[in-house]
Amino acid sequence: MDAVKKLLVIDDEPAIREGVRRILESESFQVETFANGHAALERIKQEPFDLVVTDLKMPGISGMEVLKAIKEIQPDLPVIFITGYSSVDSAVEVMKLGAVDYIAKPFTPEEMLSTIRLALEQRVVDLGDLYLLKELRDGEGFDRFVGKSHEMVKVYRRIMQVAPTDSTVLITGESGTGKELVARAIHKHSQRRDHPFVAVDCTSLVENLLESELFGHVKGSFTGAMHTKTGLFKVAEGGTLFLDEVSNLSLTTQAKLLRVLQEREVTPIGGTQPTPINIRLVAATNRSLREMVAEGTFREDLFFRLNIIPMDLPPLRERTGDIPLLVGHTVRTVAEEVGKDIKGVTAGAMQVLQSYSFPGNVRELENIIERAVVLAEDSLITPDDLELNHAASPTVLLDYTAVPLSVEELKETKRHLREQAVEDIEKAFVVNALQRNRGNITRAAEETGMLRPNFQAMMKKLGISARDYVEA
Ligand SMILES: Nc1ncnc2c1ncn2[C@@H]1O[C@H](COP(=O)(O)OP(=O)(O)OP(=O)(O)O)[C@@H](O)[C@H]1O
Repeated sequence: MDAVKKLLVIDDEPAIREGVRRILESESFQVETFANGHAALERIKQEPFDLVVTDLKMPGISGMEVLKAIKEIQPDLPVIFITGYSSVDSAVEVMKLGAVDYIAKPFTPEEMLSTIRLALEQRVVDLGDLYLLKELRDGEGFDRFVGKSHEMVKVYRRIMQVAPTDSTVLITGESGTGKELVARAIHKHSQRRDHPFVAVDCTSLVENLLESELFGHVKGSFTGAMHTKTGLFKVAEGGTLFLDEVSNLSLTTQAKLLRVLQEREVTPIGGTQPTPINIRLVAATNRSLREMVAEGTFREDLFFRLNIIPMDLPPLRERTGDIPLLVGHTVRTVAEEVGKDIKGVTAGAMQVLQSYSFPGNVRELENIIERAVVLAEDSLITPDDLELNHAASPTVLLDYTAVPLSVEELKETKRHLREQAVEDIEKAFVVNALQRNRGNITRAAEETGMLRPNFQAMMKKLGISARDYVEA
């Protein structure tokens, strides 16, 4: 349970002071009241409080001066002003100076309590670091992330900073670095948390299908449109829409997406009536959109609209300090799932893992460990169980690739290598999900957090058949 919040109330009128005390104590806050600012400031110097409610106009030291002094003594302490109607304008002025809110007299107990609850919540946001520190001290990471490296702590802080805002976030990072995890964490820590989180993989559908998935269509608008379909922009209403791999959107779809984001309204394919949308957009890409803008394959105006708050996720090989935690966590989880008594990995195996480049990042680490747990004959995973000798590291891939002679060839080679790497990991991902769910596509899609049509499209693209994984 949360610790009892300590509130301090300053008002020169005894009736208001005691009224506020009664309201706050009814909600189990711990309250101390003061008739003037001097005495209150002396008290704040002695020990920290969670929130101050002060009258703005008082004889002697004013509420404004109290606020200034508090900024010196305990800068993070939220201050709420009580004001008369006539001084609402000046209350707005003092908010600009750093008060978190104000309550105009006369007020109801509900008004007072909701203002205080909001201010206390805002404090959690402002002091995101404290929340984080607690999570990091008590666990292996933050939220569903494992890792305490400096690089990841920077990511966690950013999540806490951006979550409460409605700004569009663009997450960049190699495949398997946790982009979707970040998007989910942003949603979970936002005011939209009780509304849907909808993830769309822009790689997995052909252009027309993707547009009808995103924007919806009306019955009969194209061959095969048997029913009217609600687009995902509407499905996500009130919540967060996560567009994964936006780099894969065609220029036509990019133009349509831009229009939706500019107008904040969506018109289904074949429809005439636009409807307003209320979503927070989070996009992700493992390609540099800046480079694509330079190449002319991504619209610059859309890039600027998406890149409001950029977040870059570090590849695993740049934070090798997190590998032992991730390995330990994954071994425990998988061993429990498959019912094997595996205690961990040998020192030799850990050394192999720490010097491996992980082109598929955390997802690849999870796959390697999962396979090793299944293969291990002992209670510790050995280097052999990891089967990393034959893994295609980027250097190996390069050995098989002719060195490009022109910048055009370089672009083409890079595209090819990227596609190759993504396809391998996508195959492992789909096969794994189907194996775990004995060929049941609906369950596999659900478990991986994908929409069924997206999952099915990915299977089709990779030439994978669910029948191969149905148990005889
Ligand atoms: N820091 C982390 N701690 C624990 N698990 C992680 C971490 N980062 C990623 N994962 C796990 O790795 C897998 C891949 O993560 P995720 O799908 O978020 O990556 P991604 O960057 O979106 O990948 P892609 O670009 O291929 O879509 C998931 O199973 C996720 O839970």
